[in-house]
Amino acid sequence: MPDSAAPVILGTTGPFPRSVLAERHPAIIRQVRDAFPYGPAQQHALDALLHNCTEGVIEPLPGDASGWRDWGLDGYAGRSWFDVPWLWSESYFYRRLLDAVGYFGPGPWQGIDPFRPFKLAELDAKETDEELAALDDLGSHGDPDRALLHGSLWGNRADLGFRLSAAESGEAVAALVADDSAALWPLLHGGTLCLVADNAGRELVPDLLLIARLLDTGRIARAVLHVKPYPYYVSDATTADVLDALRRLTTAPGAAAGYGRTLWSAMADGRLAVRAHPFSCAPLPYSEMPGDLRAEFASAALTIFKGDLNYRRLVGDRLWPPTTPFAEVTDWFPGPVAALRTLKSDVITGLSADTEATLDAAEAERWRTAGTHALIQVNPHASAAT
Ligand SMILES: O=P(O)(O)OC[C@H]1O[C@](O)(CO)[C@@H](O)[C@@H]1O
Repeated sequence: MPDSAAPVILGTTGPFPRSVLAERHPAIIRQVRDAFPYGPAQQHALDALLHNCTEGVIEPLPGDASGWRDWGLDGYAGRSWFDVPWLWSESYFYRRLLDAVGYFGPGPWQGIDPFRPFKLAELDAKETDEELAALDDLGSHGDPDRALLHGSLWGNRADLGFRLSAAESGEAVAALVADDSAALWPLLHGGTLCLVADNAGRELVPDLLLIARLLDTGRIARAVLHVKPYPYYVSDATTADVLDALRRLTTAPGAAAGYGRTLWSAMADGRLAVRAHPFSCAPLPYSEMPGDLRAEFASAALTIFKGDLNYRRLVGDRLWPPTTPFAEVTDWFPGPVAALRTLKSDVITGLSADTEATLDAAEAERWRTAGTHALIQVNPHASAAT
């Protein structure tokens, strides 16, 4: 981490965080309410949350909130949602939403994912069929490893939270603002890959395809897929979503089913493990992760963080000067680390001065949040110290 860290992004830091809290969250509440015949108690709780999240203050959580106490709840209670770290407020929103719909129970709605209809619609979409059909002639269009890496990277653009509230922005200008992929492949020579997943559906499918390919080709011996322990940021993948994606693959026609079988048998014999660590839904940067998770990442040949939120948590949700080296902001990480991310928030590191100037000249600040640009960043030398 650089000696003088950049300012932490708050809900009041610029128009983008503010719009997520003031507009996106209310839109998500409405979408969820429309997707289920929730009863009066849940409707009432959703109404209360709608009001609280825009005009109220952070409140204590019902039930056992000890985890959230450790994550700063007592210090933020009573403050406006806009005046605390944005990462914290957003994460707290999803915890509150799940409380409102009875996800944590007890009761009949316990464990019912309020985002499942959106995730399933995406998994069943014809675009998913088309993407899977493309596997049939993967070898005939250049390097299959590279194609699957890019599939996993650009799969991150399909983010439901992003699309539920923002009209899709015409033709995207697909471009990498940083590409360290040449440093990534040499790290994959038979060890364990940790992949910290982001979204379900059309992002998780290519993530799984990449893992299957790396296992099949022996580039890795084992993979650990980190998912969320509960529904989060609308489309984030849970264990149930992994199973849905796997079923989608095994029942697909053509080559896709072969990838599905690889993954199925790898799960069954332990070469592919799924983890749902509580810290995966923590409102904190990964630099504050607990020792067991740190040890797990330390023992991996490479840990890949997928997506925008995980990037924010990896480098710190701060307004870094864009040319701050990625290696510097991840120097505390306990092993080699990579980020595959499309840009959907203000946080950015590791750009060359030329790239930053070109992006600013062409698009002002829009390139940071529009989801039209992407990066592959690698720090092969992150600290081995635990
Ligand atoms: O699915 P991703 O790539 O993590 O993106 C989700 C992003 O959407 C937001 O919730 C709002 O933009 C960001 O906070 C977050 O970084």
